[in-house]
Amino acid sequence: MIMTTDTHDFVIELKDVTKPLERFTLGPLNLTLEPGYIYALVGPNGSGKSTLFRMLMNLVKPASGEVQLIGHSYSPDAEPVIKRRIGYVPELTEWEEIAGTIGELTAFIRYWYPGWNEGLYRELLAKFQLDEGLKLKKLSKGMQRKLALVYALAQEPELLLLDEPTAGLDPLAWRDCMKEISRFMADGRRTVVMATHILEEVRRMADYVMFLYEGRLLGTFEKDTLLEEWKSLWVDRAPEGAERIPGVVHVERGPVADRLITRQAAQTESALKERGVTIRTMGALELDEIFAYMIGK
Ligand SMILES: Nc1ncnc2c1ncn2[C@@H]1O[C@H](COP(=O)(O)OP(=O)(O)OP(=O)(O)O)[C@@H](O)[C@H]1O
Repeated sequence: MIMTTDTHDFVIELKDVTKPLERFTLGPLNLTLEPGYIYALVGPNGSGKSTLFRMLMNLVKPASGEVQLIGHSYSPDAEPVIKRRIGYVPELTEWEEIAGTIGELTAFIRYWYPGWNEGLYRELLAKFQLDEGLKLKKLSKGMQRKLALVYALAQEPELLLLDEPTAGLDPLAWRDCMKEISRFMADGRRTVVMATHILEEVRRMADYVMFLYEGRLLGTFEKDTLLEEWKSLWVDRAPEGAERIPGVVHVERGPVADRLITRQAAQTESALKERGVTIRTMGALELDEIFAYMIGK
């Protein structure tokens, strides 16, 4: 029998997980995510984000390796236990294929989730201006996104897997969505993993950023540390061999001034000082720039 009151150190644990895809192999992925944080999964189109989510939901089987969620590997016994504790917003809901109304779909979903919070469901439905009488076939893309999030939240899961949850939402709905994800996190023990292309979302919400590039995870980075450590430095003239100064990942020499990109601002700063180089200005990098330098583009 599978207990639901177990304790586990990691909400998600992947060991050497691989899955051959069309253009590359996803993995080997090694990942341990502690509960209590928001993790943003960032990567270009086709880098494997949705496939990773689908693997976490056991909708795609890994070719090798081990996937554990909330302390369990998928087995026929464990699957319903795991699934009842995860809220999943897939990239595509495809509800336009289903005849029926929101209310009818809700009746089906509610049945599967013992933790279903009817009060929260009704509150969120009203907040997102969705009505139970609406026909699923008639829902816009944005309405489908909102409804998927309502369902995921009303299940009161401990882990939310959100695959581009706000793609196509209008600014007001986007703001409500951010608020609801923050509210979900309020008790401090829940976890969100969120794939997104919206950097503002990462900046506002994420505790950690995971970069995925052509199936490889470049790491799980604390967002604040990442933004503090990666800097752009302008100097009058970069010294010879500036490329080898601790932290420096890129040097651009210009006619008037040179620009250094560092992943360890403090170390680079003191190394430049030692060489008698004055830093004119130091600026932050955006997450997309950091990602581009990480992959060498
Ligand atoms: N089950 C599968 N078997 C083989 N290849 C697959 C499978 N599912 C997806 N792929 C391929 O894997 C690659 C990654 O797709 P995926 O949808 O995971 O990327 P993504 O990072 O979510 O992209 P986007 O940002 O565009 O949503 C694509 O080339 C896709 O065609």
